[in-house]
Amino acid sequence: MEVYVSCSLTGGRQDQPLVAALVAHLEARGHRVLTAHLAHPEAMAQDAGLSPVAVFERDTEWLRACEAVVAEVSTPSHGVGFEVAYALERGKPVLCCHQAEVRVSRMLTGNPSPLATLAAYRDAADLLPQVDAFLSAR
Ligand SMILES: O=c1[nH]c(=O)n([C@H]2C[C@H](O)[C@@H](COP(=O)(O)O)O2)cc1CO
Repeated sequence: MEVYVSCSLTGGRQDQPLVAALVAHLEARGHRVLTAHLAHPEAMAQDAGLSPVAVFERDTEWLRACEAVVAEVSTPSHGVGFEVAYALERGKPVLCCHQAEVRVSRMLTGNPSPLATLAAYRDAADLLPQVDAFLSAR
């Protein structure tokens, strides 16, 4: 599947090791991750040469092209919240993953859309089977 992985950049990159494990896992299972660059610790620096409009146009094109979104939502992020809403409005299934102990916005936990799924996890070993189950159900 073509998968759009979404994660916080501007507000903090503490989830980057988990995102790297997620992207590696998805690619090993034969999925194409459109946002694979987000796995890199220097993802923001890599995009620094692009204008804000270019980032917006590239990412919204990928969101329209993808078959599913896997969003890491433990760290609050304007961009991730926007991407989740943009994808849901276009009929894409979205999995919002968060560390079990963090508090997540009620604008995500309260979303009644049948396309929106939440996954609480302890670590990558706990999360990855949940991601596999989410994608296989599509
Ligand atoms: O340079 C960037 N490149 C980029 O692709 N994004 C996208 C991908 C991420 O899923 C999301 C992160 O948004 P934010 O920077 O507000 O945390 O936005 C965000 C930025 C910086 O805002």
